[in-house]
Amino acid sequence: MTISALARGEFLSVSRLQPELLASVAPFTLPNGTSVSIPAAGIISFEPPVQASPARHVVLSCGVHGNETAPIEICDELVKRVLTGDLLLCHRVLFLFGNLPAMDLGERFVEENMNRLFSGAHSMGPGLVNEERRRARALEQAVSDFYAGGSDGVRLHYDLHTAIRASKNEKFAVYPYLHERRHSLSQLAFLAECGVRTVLLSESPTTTFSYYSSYQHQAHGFTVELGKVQPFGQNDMSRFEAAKMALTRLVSEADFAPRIKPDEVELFRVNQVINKHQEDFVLHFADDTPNFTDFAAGTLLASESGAQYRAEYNGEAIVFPNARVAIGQRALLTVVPTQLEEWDV
Ligand SMILES: O=C(O)CCC(=O)N[C@@H](CCC(=O)O)C(=O)O
Ligand SMILES: [Zn+2]
Repeated sequence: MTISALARGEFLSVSRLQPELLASVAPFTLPNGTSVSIPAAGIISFEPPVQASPARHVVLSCGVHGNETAPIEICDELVKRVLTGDLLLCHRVLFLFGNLPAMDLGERFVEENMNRLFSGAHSMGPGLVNEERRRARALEQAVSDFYAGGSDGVRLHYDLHTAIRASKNEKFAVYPYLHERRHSLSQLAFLAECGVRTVLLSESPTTTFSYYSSYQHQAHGFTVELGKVQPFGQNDMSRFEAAKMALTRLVSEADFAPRIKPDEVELFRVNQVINKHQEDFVLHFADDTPNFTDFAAGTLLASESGAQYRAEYNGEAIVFPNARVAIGQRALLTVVPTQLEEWDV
């Protein structure tokens, strides 16, 4: 039963409805020679019989936040197409459907925001006490095993999300802090091909999934925000067509190499990471203020007992404001325009 459901491409629905059936599925090969491995529910990797050179080792994750449905629908469709033989890969791909229980609830998370639990944060403090912490560890392990199982080549990880608020720049990506590595122009070109022409350059380590792959595995890793959160089935999929097409070409075409000039993408650097320290943390702008709304220097953006947070520059813009996060977590980013001085091709 499991194998016939998989042959029909129903990996995500089996993962969500009968995850126990996947525990016993041994690696198998599709009629077109693609090897398939399912280490756990929601985790599936593919290896084509003939790999293009230079090789790409592509991780596509979605549903790290369970209510961010459009990326889940995109990845579900790609996995279906590979399993049914409709899409022939020429690069290895690992698909990760992050938080399956939160998807069932239609919630961002069940107990804890999984995208604050990577780079080992899952095992800090109280340790592996809930499903999200154990899942973050399993996802890290899946990424490690996938990259370790590949030959030389380029390691990629696009962690696909949608944002809670509307955004002046509908699609944007977070480029994790690179330490001494340089930003990649070809990666900005790929993001632009996905319709993502706004990129935030992070300037400090985080416990997000994309930072984990970027720092631990030297992958080109990104958090990619493709639009606004909607319930399953209510996304206007035409708004995701460019991203779906670019991702499809990335995994199935050897010579897919979008080009861009540095000035064709709008870059911001993160200026302030504002964490919530007190229960009375409040934002000083309306709940429906879109991401990338900018303020004059000195404007009060947020406050809590003992602290006020103000824009430091004219044109400083807000991203991901959320006063309802847990104590200690990020409640707001502010960003200012920037340019790349140096980059890798
Ligand atoms: O819209 C929001 O407030 C959150 C959308 C979201 O889930 N964003 C990611 C960004 C991760 C990063 O900074 O790389 C998150 O908050 O986890
Ligand atoms: Zn998200």
